[in-house]
Amino acid sequence: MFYSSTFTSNTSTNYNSEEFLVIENLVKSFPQPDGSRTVILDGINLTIGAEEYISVIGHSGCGKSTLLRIIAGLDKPTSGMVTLEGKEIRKPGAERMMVFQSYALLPWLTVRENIRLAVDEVLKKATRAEKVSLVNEHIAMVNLTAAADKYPDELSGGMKQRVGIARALITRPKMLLMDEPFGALDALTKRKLQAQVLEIWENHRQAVMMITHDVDEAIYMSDRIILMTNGPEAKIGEIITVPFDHPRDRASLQNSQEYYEIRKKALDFLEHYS
Ligand SMILES: Nc1ncnc2c1ncn2[C@@H]1O[C@H](COP(=O)(O)OP(=O)(O)OP(=O)(O)O)[C@@H](O)[C@H]1O
Repeated sequence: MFYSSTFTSNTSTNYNSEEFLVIENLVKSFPQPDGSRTVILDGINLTIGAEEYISVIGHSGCGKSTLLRIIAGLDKPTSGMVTLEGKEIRKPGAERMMVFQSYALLPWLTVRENIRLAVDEVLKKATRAEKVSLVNEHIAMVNLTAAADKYPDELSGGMKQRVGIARALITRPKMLLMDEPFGALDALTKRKLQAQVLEIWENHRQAVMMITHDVDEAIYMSDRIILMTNGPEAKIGEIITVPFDHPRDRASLQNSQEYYEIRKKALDFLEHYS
């Protein structure tokens, strides 16, 4: 397989796969116009496994996107550290890919070209034929074959988000960072895309951190739900382990008593901090 020969990691294997990503005593403050600093994240400690799907929930402004940006290497902690496979994250890297709520597609490129761009940037050693076949495979994976030669402004929101997801997945990142990936979609499209992303993840396991405001989405998709306290000085208030095996079926989950207990726990937490 193409990936195994050209895209293997050269990072240290001297770490435990349950400690794939380690966030230690992370503090992030931002300067204010009056010269003072506001502490946004105040001592975050979290360890994520190499195949774990994590959701982060918390009220608006508590610092979820800031945390994701630091893991992506787009911002730096004020103190504390984030390591991936034992190495400190200092800048963006191809092993961590972001999916944004706002799609972030290049409007002058077609679906196929937007996805191909990621391949050209990351998989430099692949041949032309390998690249074409990978792009086609990923376009099919997110059901966009019929729209492959369309431009972003000819696509619906759900289709644009599928392009963003295919573009993030195609380089087989070790970690997928998703900032409210389904937030802008209508309810039906959202459900379809959640199921599609979950199925892809179930088949190609990797570490995922997904920010969401939707408790049902978090329970359906993730292994653990990180509940943040309100900002400023936000911390991890509670971590809920979701005990359901994968692959998951939404209807049968929602028929279980456990589902409603988890849901209540998360909603009670959010209400307490509202
Ligand atoms: N570059 C920056 N400079 C100053 N303050 C910032 C900066 N980036 C974020 N903040 C502040 O940090 C806080 C956390 O922002 P962040 O976007 O991480 O929150 P969030 O939990 O993702 O919010 P939402 O759910 O509304 O997207 C906010 O008060 C925001 O104004």
